[in-house]
Amino acid sequence: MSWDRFKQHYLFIETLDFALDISRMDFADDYLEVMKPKIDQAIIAMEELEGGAIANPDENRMVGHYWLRDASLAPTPELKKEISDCESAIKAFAAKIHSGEIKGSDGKFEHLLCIGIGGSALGPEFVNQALGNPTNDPMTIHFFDNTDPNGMDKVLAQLKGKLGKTLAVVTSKSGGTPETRNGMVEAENAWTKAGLKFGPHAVAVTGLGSKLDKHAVAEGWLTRFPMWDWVGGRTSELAAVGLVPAALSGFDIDAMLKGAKEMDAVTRVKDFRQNPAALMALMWFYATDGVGKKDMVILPYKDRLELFSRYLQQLVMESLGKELDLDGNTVHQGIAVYGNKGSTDQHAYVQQLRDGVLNFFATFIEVHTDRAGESPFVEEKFTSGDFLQGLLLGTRDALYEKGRESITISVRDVSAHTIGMLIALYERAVGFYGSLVNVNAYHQPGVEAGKKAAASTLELRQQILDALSAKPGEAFTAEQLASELGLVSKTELIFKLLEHMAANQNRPLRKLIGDPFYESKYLMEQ
Ligand SMILES: O=P(O)(O)OC[C@H]1O[C@H](O)[C@H](O)[C@@H](O)[C@@H]1O
Repeated sequence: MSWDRFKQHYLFIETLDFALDISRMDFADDYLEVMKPKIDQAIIAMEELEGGAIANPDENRMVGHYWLRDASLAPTPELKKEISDCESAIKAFAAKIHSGEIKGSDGKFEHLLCIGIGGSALGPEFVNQALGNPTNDPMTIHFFDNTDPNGMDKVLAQLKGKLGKTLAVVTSKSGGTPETRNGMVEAENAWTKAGLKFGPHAVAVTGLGSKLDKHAVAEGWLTRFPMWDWVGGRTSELAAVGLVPAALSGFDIDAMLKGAKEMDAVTRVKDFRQNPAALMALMWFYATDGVGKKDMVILPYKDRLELFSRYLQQLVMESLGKELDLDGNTVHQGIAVYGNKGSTDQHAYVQQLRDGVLNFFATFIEVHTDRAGESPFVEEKFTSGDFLQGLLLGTRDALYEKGRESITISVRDVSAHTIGMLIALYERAVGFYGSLVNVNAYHQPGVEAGKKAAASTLELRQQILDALSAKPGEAFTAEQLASELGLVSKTELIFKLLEHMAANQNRPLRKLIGDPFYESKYLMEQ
């Protein structure tokens, strides 16, 4: 890679102390010019989206996450007011929690239990990892982000004896996601077991009038914050979903919003060569041939950014992973995203990146400031941070030598401002890429299939229980039970459900081990 190419393809944005380097992507000299009409079109589509167009046609919704950091852009005065009122309410609420004006049964709130999943968890988890300072923050944060009983037990064990000083934030845009509802019910049980009322320790972030919203009202929760239908779950970090936990954790939400607003301004620029989000989308298109041929490996060389790739997995894959394009053609689009952090990953899978199957392009994220204050020398003249940068630069070169391309993003630090910038950058790059490949980046029809199938297994579980309970003491193999229920095509599912029920203590269901395994029998104790 020549210095000339670097100079040509290094975009430095002084106001943000931000740089995007695409020089290690080996696109042909005329690539950008050839793509100009397409990316210009994507920039126009984004302008329409920001103006309030129905950019999510299947769900007939506007897509307004950009208004969250600049309410003046919202298309109606009512929306502008709702956005700024919500922000003020979050700040006022956090101030009252921090001052102790609102407190739990045992005093000032010291812990935060965030209950949510997907877009209602990944942003807060990422931001907490990036900005949290457990010894200084006004509240210690914990998460229920699944319906795994043991996972919840682990968190509850940390909160033992502290629930009277714990504030639960239950977040669900739809207000009906089963994992989140289960987490809430388990939390309610835990508070009740501790002899405490849950309501005075709980807050909801949800759509107005949702099941969760109604439940929070009925149970006298402390307050509710709105989630609007024009904010998608995966772009909700700068809505109440992310701002409530961030403000409660003592993070500077104004700086986060400002960082996003400033990145929005520079990614709104019409000249795509000066627009980092447009250039990123073009690089993704180049790397993957516009059909997802290569995976996106995210390598931030900073521990605090470790969860960024997990956050981006949802943002990128749920937005772009689509069966149909906007004209109804079958396209099976998407880009797979993975990564953790450098240099740690270098000791795990970078071997394959350098020498193995060439099915990826990397994005290095470089953070200039090593730490607050001075660093000791770990060798005569070098700090740990010098090593970390050396490893980034060395790995990048080692990959490039073998024809493995990469993008490099450089930021000054990991601050609330930078986090806002990074979120806004990727949100817009995903939007542009969605336009380039002509998919609706704002819906997620595929997620429903798994949810429906999961719900139907609960019905089947009930049918099994009813059948076994009707004949207590009588033992059945999965095959026998399936034919008894007239559901032979579901024998495997019935087997799996029986195995799970027999392994858990809630029901008097016993397994008599058979050989081969499918001769095992199950019975309800008399
Ligand atoms: O916030 P909720 O409505 O509970 O949704 C949580 C998550 O659930 C779904 O599976 C969607 O695919 C995600 O986009 C969403 O973030």
